[in-house]
Amino acid sequence: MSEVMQASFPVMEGGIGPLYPVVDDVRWIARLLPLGVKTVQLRIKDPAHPELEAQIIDAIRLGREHNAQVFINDYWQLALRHGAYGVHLGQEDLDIADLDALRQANIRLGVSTRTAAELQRGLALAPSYVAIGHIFPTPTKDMPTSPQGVAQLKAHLGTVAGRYPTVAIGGIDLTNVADVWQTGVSCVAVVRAVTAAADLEQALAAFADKLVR
Ligand SMILES: Cc1ncc(COP(=O)(O)OP(=O)(O)O)c(N)n1
Ligand SMILES: Cc1nc(C(=O)O)sc1CCOP(=O)(O)O
Ligand SMILES: [Mg+2]
Repeated sequence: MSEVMQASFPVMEGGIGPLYPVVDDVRWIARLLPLGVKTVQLRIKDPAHPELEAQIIDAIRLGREHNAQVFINDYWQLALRHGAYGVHLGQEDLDIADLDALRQANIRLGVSTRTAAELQRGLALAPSYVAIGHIFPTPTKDMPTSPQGVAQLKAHLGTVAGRYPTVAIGGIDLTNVADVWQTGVSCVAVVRAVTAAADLEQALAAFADKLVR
């Protein structure tokens, strides 16, 4: 199917946010879901990770057990094979993924975007959500582009115009999340703000206090 005549990817029945932890080990998911986190992503960047498939299987199972929305980053074939709730794909991933197979399997799709052109490409896929990043500098991932900042995020949200849930990612923590949230973005995705928190429950509670509308 061409990218100009797309069927939509499924809507996320439970909504998306407001906090979306992105973690590199299923053990984080096992800790986060009992604490009430409803959307989470397993992002293991090493394709040779010895437990890759086992962790994906566990993450999907935990999502089912907790009625949570677990996205698998990058490994769309494993997500398909094991019936994942959702997959998250970046622009380079979209070049190679079998989007029709994902649609047929009713898997939710989240897409990353860094520029206006990438946003248009993402929206044309009628995804389950569209991510916009990176908002602030981050050491978590090497970025080919500069941080977009809150004003640019707001401009991108204008382009989306409420058609799809939106996710802001990159350098977001408790000190700057209020500025991000006031843009009207649907959800905030974080890595370090959760995985490097001294007290996980306290960090989740602090985000919950700030992410109210
Ligand atoms: C919610 C969310 N947004 C963006 C990304 C980045 O995806 P991608 O550009 O494919 O980069 P990698 O995460 O694969 O390194 C994401 N994972 N999640
Ligand atoms: C995985 C990822 N994707 C990004 C994007 O902009 O697409 S930024 C990012 C890492 C975000 O990590 P932290 O919350 O620790 O800054
Ligand atoms: Mg990717």
